[in-house]
Amino acid sequence: MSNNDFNTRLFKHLDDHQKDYIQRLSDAVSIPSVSAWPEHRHEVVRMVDWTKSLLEKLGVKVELSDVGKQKIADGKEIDLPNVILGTYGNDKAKKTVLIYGHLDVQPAQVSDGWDTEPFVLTEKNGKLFGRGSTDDKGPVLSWLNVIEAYQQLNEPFPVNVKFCLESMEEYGSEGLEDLLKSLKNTFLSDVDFVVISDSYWLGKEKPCLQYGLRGICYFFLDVECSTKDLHSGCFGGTIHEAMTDLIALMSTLVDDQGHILIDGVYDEVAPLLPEEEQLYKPITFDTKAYCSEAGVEKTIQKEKEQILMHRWRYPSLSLHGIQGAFDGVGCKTVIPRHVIGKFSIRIVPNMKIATLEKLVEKHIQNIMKERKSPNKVSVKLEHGGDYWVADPNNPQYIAARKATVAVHGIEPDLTREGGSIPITLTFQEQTGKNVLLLPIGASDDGAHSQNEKFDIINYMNGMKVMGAYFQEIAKL
Ligand SMILES: C[C@H](N)C(=O)N[C@@H](Cc1c[nH]cn1)C(=O)O
Ligand SMILES: [Zn+2]
Ligand SMILES: [Zn+2]
Repeated sequence: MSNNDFNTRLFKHLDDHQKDYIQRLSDAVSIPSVSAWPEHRHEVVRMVDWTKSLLEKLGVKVELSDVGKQKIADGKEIDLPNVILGTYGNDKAKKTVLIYGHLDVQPAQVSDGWDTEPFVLTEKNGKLFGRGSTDDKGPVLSWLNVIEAYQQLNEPFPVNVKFCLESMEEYGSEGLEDLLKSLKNTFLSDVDFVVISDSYWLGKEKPCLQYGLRGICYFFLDVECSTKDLHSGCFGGTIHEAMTDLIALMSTLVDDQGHILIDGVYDEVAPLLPEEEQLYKPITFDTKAYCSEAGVEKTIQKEKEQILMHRWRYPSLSLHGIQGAFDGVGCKTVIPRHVIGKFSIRIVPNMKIATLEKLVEKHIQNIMKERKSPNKVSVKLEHGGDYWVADPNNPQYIAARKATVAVHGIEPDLTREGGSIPITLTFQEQTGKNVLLLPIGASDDGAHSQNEKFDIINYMNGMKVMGAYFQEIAKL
């Protein structure tokens, strides 16, 4: 049977089973596998076990890898969730594709401003709302649904598949790098290609393939002023407050143009070459839609090319929050004794995590020297993940382009991603093979945000592209 004939059967089969795929995603979303909430670790473990059962039902040989402990607040330690290593097929005549994805999600609560329960998948106007629907439970399940569809059609699977599914991605992929290094000569040794579906298109209509990611360095800035919280009427105006120092420090990190104010941060950033500049011109990107997806009036940069460069190839610094500060409703006249500011820096070629860590430390020390405060201040890199850039002319990208054309009828844009998948570079280094980012979600999916969603059409077409991709890989 030709590829085209099989595609027609596969696509129809997938369409006929849409309801089952939505139900499966609903089951996955109902498990609140938030990696950033230590008290929810049992839910993350439940998600790992649920996925293991599903993989085993599909005939995937599964091993759970213990990746050690995680240090949490106050010196306590908890188990990191096991990493799922799966093997499906072992035919030496076939190519082996390693699929990476993650089963953990960002925190979510109705009180954050969700219109629906975040852990109840809710269908509205062709969209499936729920935490993890697009990041990354929907894409991970898409791969599994495709394997199931081949089986139900009695079609031999065209490639061998290996799975690496972790559950700490949203917390910097703790434990995974060491595991992958230890698997270099075993589990990873026969991998031909690595593929990851854990990112988003640049718009709502046009598919893309991505060949770059920014890295991330996440910092905790700790300020302590007293042995207990204090009455601001009794002590305000007489002591050096922790919040005052912290707000002052945090306001020295980045200016209103998004420019990072830490000395030396831009020194290692790769210069923009004329060839690279040309790459941005043909990319389809609607700056108005970008603003409306973010719910903002305007962006800092005006031109499409500039916006994309600041998303993909320049670093950025974001302030995320303050632990220990009063954030409830109403008024509380307290001076908090201990606060921790959270900020992250997205890093790009050729920045080094170790250099950045030193620059941040020096910056904080310098600012504190200027202040006449006796408070205890420290800054710590909570987690760091490298940037990654690949060769988009690799045969794997050509295969994915053909698969995209078979489903969408258009060539995908070749783009980069502003977010981070901290382990990507490690896959490239430990396998020595090409890594492809194959996003299937739309730009307005709202990953990490309130009302995260996954469009049914993207779910369905994403599976079709994945199904066709396996056939194209088999031809290489
Ligand atoms: C792009 C990917 N789906 C994602 O959301 N990655 C996270 C990874 C991360 C690292 N530290 C915390 N989260 C991201 O880019 O924020
Ligand atoms: Zn995410
Ligand atoms: Zn993700």
